[in-house]
Amino acid sequence: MVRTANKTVRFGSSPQSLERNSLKRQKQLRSHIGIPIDPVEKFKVYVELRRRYREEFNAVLYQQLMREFTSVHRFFLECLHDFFNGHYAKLQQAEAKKYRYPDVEYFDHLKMLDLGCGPTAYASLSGSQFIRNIVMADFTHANLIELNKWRNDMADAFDISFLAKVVAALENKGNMLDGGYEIIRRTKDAVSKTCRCDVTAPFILQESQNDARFDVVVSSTCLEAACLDVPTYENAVWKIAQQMLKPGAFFIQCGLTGTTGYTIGQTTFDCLPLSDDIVTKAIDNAGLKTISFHHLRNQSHLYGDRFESAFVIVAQRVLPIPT
Ligand SMILES: C[S@@+](CC[C@H](N)C(=O)[O-])C[C@H]1O[C@@H](n2cnc3c(N)ncnc32)[C@H](O)[C@@H]1O
Repeated sequence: MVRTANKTVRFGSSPQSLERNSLKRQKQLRSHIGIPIDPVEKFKVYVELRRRYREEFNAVLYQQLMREFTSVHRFFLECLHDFFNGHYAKLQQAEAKKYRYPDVEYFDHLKMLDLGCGPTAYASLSGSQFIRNIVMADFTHANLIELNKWRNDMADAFDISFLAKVVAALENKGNMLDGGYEIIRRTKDAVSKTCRCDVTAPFILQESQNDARFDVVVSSTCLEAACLDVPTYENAVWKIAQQMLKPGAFFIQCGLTGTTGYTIGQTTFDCLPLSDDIVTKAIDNAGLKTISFHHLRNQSHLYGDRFESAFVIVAQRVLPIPT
């Protein structure tokens, strides 16, 4: 139990009390946005949040939830496709030329991280067109188990062909179904490992991965779920820049603004309600340069008031990271 100036927050164990306390915690944290939170209270909030992800995040039900957000995922996939086939392809082809490398071999050197990937590799479907070494990282073991089922072609693995078809259309594959399966195969071949990460820990990637640096780090709807207050969110973006981006590398965040949480089955997970200002300030503070920032405004007839907009921001490490 934690006592604050005028409230008592109990980290209860019954689902009902967890739900009630989750709402209380969310209100408390929202009222703290921008102002430092009492360190003891903040510590307990994050211990509880991580426990909930470990014990209550249902990887199988989450995959079903993904089907409800098709237009959001379509938007994320379009932005990722445009980035990789536009800005990124041109830049890498120019680099390959500079070093007199054939494009195909040059692309073999590139490495991508899908940070907080959840139980699917959907955010890597486009990147796998260019990047053949992809690390998938998530906080929960349950998600990594689902991913490994998928990598090993197991019969009960989640089928992401409904999302791969979107990418097949963007890549002008003649037959969407076959094209989708080809893209899934390409992505499975590119995934070199799955590992644990924690964006709230001092080092985001575990153990031997600590010194790993990437050409692209992509993260989809993870940071607003893992960081419930602005200073923690800013710190996570700074650590991504500092620990994981090679000079010249890109950070792509796909996210939602104005969302307070999401529900899987009977369980609601709190989120930090991001805004454009919060996102761009975190990017600036991390010493990254914004390359593009795209939005899909929520049409309330589709998603009610669950979020304000979906966004994809692409930022590049061009300057030394501030210490
Ligand atoms: C809303 S899901 C997004 C999953 C996936 N990226 C997607 O777009 O569908 C949030 C993800 O953040 C992960 N997560 C929660 N806390 C985390 C933490 N401290 N560090 C890294 N990932 C975390 C969860 O395990 C979950 O997979």
